[in-house]
Amino acid sequence: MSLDWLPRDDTSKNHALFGDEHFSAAAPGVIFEKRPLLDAAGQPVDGLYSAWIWLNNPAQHNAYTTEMVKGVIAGFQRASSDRSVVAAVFAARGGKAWSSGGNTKEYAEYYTRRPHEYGDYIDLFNRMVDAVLECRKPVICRASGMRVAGGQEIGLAADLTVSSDLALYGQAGPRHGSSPVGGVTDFLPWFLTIEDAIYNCVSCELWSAYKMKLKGMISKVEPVLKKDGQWLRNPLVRTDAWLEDGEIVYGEPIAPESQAAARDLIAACTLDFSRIDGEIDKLIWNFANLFPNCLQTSLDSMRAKKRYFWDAAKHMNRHWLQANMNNEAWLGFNAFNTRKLTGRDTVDFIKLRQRLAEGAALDERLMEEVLAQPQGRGQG
Ligand SMILES: CC(C)(COP(=O)(O)OP(=O)(O)OC[C@H]1O[C@@H](n2cnc3c(N)ncnc32)[C@H](O)[C@@H]1OP(=O)(O)O)[C@@H](O)C(=O)NCCC(=O)NCCSC(=O)C1=CCCCC1=O
Repeated sequence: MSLDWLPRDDTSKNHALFGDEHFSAAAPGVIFEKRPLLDAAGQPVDGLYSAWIWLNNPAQHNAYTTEMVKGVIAGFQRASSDRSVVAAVFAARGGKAWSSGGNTKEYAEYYTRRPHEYGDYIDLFNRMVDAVLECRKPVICRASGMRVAGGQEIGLAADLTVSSDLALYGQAGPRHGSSPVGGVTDFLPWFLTIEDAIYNCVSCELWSAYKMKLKGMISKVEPVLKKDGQWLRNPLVRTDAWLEDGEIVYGEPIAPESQAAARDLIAACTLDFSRIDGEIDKLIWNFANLFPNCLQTSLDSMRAKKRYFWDAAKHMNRHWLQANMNNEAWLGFNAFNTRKLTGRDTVDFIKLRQRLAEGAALDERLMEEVLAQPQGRGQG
């Protein structure tokens, strides 16, 4: 029996929340791009796409400005609601950094001493992390360079990471005046052992892509350097041996005395991201050959574990981050932001601890005592 008599509306609806107002081709900005889905032979498939959300601020290591945060939210919402999109790729322009997180210039010059304003910013930041975790498409982070501080927070929100072998991973907040409670303290213990997670989080050491692959934090590492048409693995990192003198050396930095020559070698190479892009194309083609809802339910069920701690803590952490803009962030981000004037990128931590041990108030006088002065400025 025909059901033609049932009233139906077959016009297509648009579920995107935003237009193009949060995207911009000019840096600093976020670019939204749709690329045709490629089959196993590299041929475009009709009517299906991947959505690429690009951080575009390479001059500042792709640190995100407030406007860029809005662009990321808009990008993932669009990728999520566009029925022709198979997967989303979180990418960044330039080869040095994928992202070094919150914009320290904006933080120092605008948000410190304006905690209420920073609270509003963190509401946006939290939505950015949620936009990745709530995207109804698989999300691949294309880590084309270092993923540090808030960059690591938003990168870890992605489902999978395909990495350049030049990339480094770690935190900067505890050195520069923040705490990585924008996702890292919630996500990292799922990826690493708790011992490694704690050490990587608080030491502010940057670990190589090879080391992070070995520890299970990322899916793929591919070389991006080419010399005379040949691929070259990152010469700053040990990939030639597994063990030396009973220690695992694979993925560790080469000896300090060899680093200058390795940097010169890198400078003589060209960058080619085709291997990481090839791996991303393969992943997306695999996703395309799965039932979309079975795939998404599997992802959302696993994301729920990441979200368990994130959702429990994100609102409370917002209030601590806001209050901290009158506290250590005021000291630390101003120290980093004025490092070219003073020659020093952190406060004098020992002086700070000594003064706090004496019960000093956290006021402008203490700030003056622990912050390096502009070079050439006389004392008193
Ligand atoms: C370790 C670094 C990431 C990289 O060091 P290096 O490779 O030596 O590069 P630099 O010379 O330092 O940087 C190159 C230029 O980029 C500018 N830059 C780098 N990072 C930022 C940034 N985050 N914001 C703005 N500008 C940045 C740098 O000034 C250089 O430009 P210039 O014109 O001066 O040549 C190192 O760069 C570093 O430690 N960066 C700061 C990392 C950081 O502190 N990020 C913020 C942490 S807090 C955060 O992200 C949070 C997010 C939300 C939740 C709460 C929170 O705290």
